[in-house]
Amino acid sequence: MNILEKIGEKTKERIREEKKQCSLEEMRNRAEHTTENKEKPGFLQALKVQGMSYICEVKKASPSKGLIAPEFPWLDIAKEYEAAGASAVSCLTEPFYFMGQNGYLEKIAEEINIPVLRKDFTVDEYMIYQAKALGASAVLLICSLLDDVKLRNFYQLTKELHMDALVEAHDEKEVLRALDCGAKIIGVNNRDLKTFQVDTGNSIRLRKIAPVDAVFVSESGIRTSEDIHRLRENDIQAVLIGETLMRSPDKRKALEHLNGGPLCQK
Ligand SMILES: O=C(O)c1ccccc1NCC(=O)[C@H](O)[C@H](O)COP(=O)(O)O
Repeated sequence: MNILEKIGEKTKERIREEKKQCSLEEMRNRAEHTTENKEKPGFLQALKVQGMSYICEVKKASPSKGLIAPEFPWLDIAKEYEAAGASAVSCLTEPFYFMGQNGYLEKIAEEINIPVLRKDFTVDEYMIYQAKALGASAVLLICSLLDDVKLRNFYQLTKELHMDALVEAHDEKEVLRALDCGAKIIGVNNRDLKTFQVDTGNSIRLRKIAPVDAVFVSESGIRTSEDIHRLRENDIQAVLIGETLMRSPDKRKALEHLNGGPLCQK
C-alpha cells in the first residue's frame, strides 16, 4: 500500500466512527440547510484572477515532514492569508497524518470571506455533505482513491450542493479521468508518493494534456519565486502551497516574495 492508500483506509475507518455520532441522513440535512458561504465567491470563481492565484494551506503536520508547525495559531494564519491576497484557503481536516480537525475548517470558513477548500481524503459521500455543513466551498477528489463511478458521482454531488471540486491527478491517465468526470479544476500533485520527492516539472508536463480553459493547479513542493515564474510561463493558473508558507513568519511578505510583487486581486 502506498501512503495515499493507507490514508484512504484510515479515513474510511474514521468516517465509519463519525457516522455513529451523526448519521448520513442527519449530515445531509445539515448540509442542505447551511447558510454558510452565501456571500462568498465560489472556489472556481476565486481562482480566476489575473496572474497567479494562490491557495494557501493551513497545515500542522504531514507524513513527509512530520510536525511542521509546533505553534499553530490556525485561525490567525488563515486570516493572514486572506489579508495578504490569497484566492482561497486550504484547510487540512485529516487528524491522524496531518493533525487536522473539522473544527479548524468550521471556524475558518465562518471568519474569512474567501472560499475554503476542505483538504481531506474524500472516500465517502458523507464527507462531501460534511464539508458543506462545515462551511467549505470545495472538496478534494483524488483520482487514485476513487473508481470512475465514485469519481463521477462525488463530482456530481459537489455540483448539487453548489460546491466546487479540486480533482487531483498524479499522471496522464488520471488527468484524463479527471477531465472525463467533468472537472473544471485539475490539480496535479508534484509529490512522488513513494519517495516524497517533489518535482514541479510534473505539473508542467501534465498541463499540456488539459484544455486551456481548465483551471490548472500545481500542488506541493513550491518553494521559490523561480518555481512560480516557471509555472506561470507554462500556463498554470494556480498553486497550492503549504509548508513554505507555514514556515514563514510573515505570510504577506512570503507571498509577495514568491509572486515577485503584490498578489493580483479580483
Ligand atoms: O504533504 C505530504 O507529506 C503528503 C503526503 C502524502 C499525501 C499527501 C500529502 N500532502 C497533501 C498535499 O497535497 C499538500 O499538503 C499540499 O499540496 C501542499 O504541499 P506543500 O506545499 O509541499 O506543503
